[in-house]
Amino acid sequence: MDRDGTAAEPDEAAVDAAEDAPVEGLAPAPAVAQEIFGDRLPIAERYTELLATAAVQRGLIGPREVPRLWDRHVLNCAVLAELLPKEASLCDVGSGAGLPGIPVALARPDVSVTLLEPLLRRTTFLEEVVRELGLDNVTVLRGRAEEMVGKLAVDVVTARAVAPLDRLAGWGMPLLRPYGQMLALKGDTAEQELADSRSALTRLGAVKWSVTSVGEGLLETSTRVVRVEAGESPGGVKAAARRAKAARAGRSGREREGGRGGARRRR
Ligand SMILES: C[S@@+](CC[C@H](N)C(=O)[O-])C[C@H]1O[C@@H](n2cnc3c(N)ncnc32)[C@H](O)[C@@H]1O
Repeated sequence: MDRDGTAAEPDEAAVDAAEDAPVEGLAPAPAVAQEIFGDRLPIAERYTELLATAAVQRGLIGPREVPRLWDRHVLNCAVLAELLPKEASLCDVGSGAGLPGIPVALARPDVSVTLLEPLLRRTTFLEEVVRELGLDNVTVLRGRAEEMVGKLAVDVVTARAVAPLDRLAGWGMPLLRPYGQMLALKGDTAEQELADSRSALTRLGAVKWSVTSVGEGLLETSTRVVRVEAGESPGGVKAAARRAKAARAGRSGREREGGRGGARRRR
C-alpha cells in the first residue's frame, strides 16, 4: 500500500518471479509424474503448489505433508487411473482438498469427475482450484454422500480417508450405476477392513471384491485399493427404494410443471 492509501501497481516482473519461485519444502515433480500426467504435468504441478500453499494456509492439508505431497498424495492418488474404464463417470466421495479426484481427473481427461464434499470451506477451495486449473472434466458438488442417492449415479465411486469400509460402502455403493465399482484407497488396513465388511457389502448389492495394487513399477510404494464391484442393484434394497422415491418425486414435479403448462395451453 502507498502512503496515500492506494495500492501500488504490482511490478509484472516481480509477480512472474514470485509465481515461478519454488514453494518452500515442496520437492520438484519426480520424473515419473511426466509419465502419469503427460502434457497435463504443468497443471499437476500447479495443483501441488496450491496444496502446499493455499490448502495448508486454510487448514485442509497438514504442513508436515508438504515435503511428501507428490509421493504420498498426488501420485499415489493419480495411479488409480489404471483401474478406470474409458470415459467413465466418477464421484470422489469426501474429496477434501481434491484427493484422489483431482489427480485422477488430470491423469484421465476422458473421465468426468464429481468432487463431492459437504464442508463449505473445502468446496470453496475446490471450486477455486477447478477454475484456476481450467479443469473442464471436473464438477464440485456440496453435500453428503447419503443425501445424493437418486440424484447422482456414476460408474465409479472413489474415496480416501473418509470412513471405515462398511460405513463408506453404505454411502458410496448407492451412488453407483448397475455393475459400477467403488475404489477405496485403504493402505495397510485393506484386507482387514474387507474381512470385517463382507456381510455389509453383500447387503449393499456387491457381487465381487478384492484388494489390488496400482502404481506398481511406477511408484516406490504402490497404492493399495479395495475394489468393490456392484451387481444390478447397487446399494441393495434400501437404496433401490430411495432411488424409486427420488424418481417419483422428480416425475411428479415434472408433471406438476407440465400440468401448469397444459392448463395455460388450454386457456
Ligand atoms: C479426512 S478427510 C479426507 C479428504 C480427502 N479424501 C483426502 O484423502 O485428503 C475426510 C473428508 O470426508 C468428508 N466427509 C465426511 N463425511 C462425509 C459424507 N457423509 N459424505 C461425503 N463426504 C464426507 C469430510 O468433510 C472430509 O473432507
